[in-house]
Amino acid sequence: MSKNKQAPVTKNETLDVDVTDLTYEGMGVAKVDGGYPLFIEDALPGEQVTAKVIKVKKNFAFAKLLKVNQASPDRVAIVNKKLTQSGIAPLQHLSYDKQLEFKQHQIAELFQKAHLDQVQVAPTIGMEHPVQYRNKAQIPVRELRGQLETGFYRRHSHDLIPIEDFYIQDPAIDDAIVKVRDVLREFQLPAYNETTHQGLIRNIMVRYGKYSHELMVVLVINDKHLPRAAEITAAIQEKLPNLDSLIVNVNQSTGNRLLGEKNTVLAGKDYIMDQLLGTKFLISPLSFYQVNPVQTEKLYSLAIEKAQLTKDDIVIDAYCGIGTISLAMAPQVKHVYGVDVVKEAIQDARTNAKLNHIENATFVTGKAEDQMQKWEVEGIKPDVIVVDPPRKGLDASFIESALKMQPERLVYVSCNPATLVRDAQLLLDGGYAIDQPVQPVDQFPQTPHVESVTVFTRK
Ligand SMILES: C[S@@+](CC[C@H](N)C(=O)[O-])C[C@H]1O[C@@H](n2cnc3c(N)ncnc32)[C@H](O)[C@@H]1O
Repeated sequence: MSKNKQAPVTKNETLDVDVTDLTYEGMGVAKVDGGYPLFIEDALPGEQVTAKVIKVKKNFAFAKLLKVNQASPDRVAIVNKKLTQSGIAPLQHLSYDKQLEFKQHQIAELFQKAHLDQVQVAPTIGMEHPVQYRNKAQIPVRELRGQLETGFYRRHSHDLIPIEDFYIQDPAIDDAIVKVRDVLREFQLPAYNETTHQGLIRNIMVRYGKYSHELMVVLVINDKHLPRAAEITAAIQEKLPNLDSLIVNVNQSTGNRLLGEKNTVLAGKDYIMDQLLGTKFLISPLSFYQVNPVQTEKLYSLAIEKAQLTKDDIVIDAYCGIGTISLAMAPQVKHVYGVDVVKEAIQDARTNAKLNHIENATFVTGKAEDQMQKWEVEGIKPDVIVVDPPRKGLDASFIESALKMQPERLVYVSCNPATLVRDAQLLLDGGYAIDQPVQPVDQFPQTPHVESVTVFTRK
């Protein structure tokens, strides 16, 4: 790197470089001037490329791929460049086998960097058909060239790229979005404008039950009411005769929040049904539900197997959502306690317990870290704790309570290896061991996202 600490590249400069690495976001990395990293979208390790510098920072720069001069043997033909530009499928140019390897190595590398080299990581469990897997879409609606458009934002921006085939979503969802978009155009409803906070339609959310084939459409609007609601409902129903739930969600916030709190049903039910591992689930618009049902069944089966449950076990399922893991475990144990911060998710979890005739599950609304302290004070002694937190991982106070409760096993389902490794350090220091390899399961093919299951055993 140059001694005066100035960036060794300038904006708009064109360079021929060797790509040596891939970032966690799936960008190629080339080192310039002895170490200064250049991040290049769509470039792969082992490639020689020509790239144009587009953004320069003191310690790194971003460059645009102009030409691949020597391609990696792992490069495959892309489906549509918009899918890379939008971040919908930023790994579409990497063969699926290598995507799976990349995810395994990502976790292993993070454990190594944390000096936890003893932790093994198993090969990633992939999908047979790693496309069209998502059961949910949240699609921004904006005005482009005078008409209402649906698509996805260009990465690191809020510029909408019109897209009809989203490649990783169930085709039934893509079809619903186009049909709803056409109705919104027909009624000349104004798209939301983030800058002026004017306009009406912000997003379209669609959920589709893989097994039930039930379809939910949520129109997210920047007003208290949808004008001409009855006519719009009839028009959408005509185009989508199999629609089970049509909902208006009011979101008048000025920020990036995708959904508001208030839902009004325009037609059908205020939920859809689906199932996982034979257990039925009712899913409300505001509740979390895993987006890749095929891989979720593999993930949950693994979590259950690794928990080594017995009939006398007490289980805590923290971050339980609508109770998917809790209810899959309940038939094998004495009692399951679930906690989630979203009130609607806990209501769904209670309904789901009834629907599946499960009586040994208790669900509580609250922050997992607070509820753990309450359960600890109440004297609940779990044999197994399952955690499936959001990307930010576990709160330190959660780990403290978990350690005090001394479960035999803690099964950690993680969607972010960085926070998994951070939390693992505390659990290992607290008297737990990772005796079996961390198991990655590919929940998000064509993207760099990594999901995994790790078992911590009391020493
Ligand atoms: C990755 S999801 C897992 C949900 C569920 N286990 C499943 O597989 O469907 C994470 C869940 O954590 C919940 N959550 C986020 N922060 C939380 C907190 N501090 N305490 C409890 N739940 C929280 C979210 O509402 C969401 O349902």
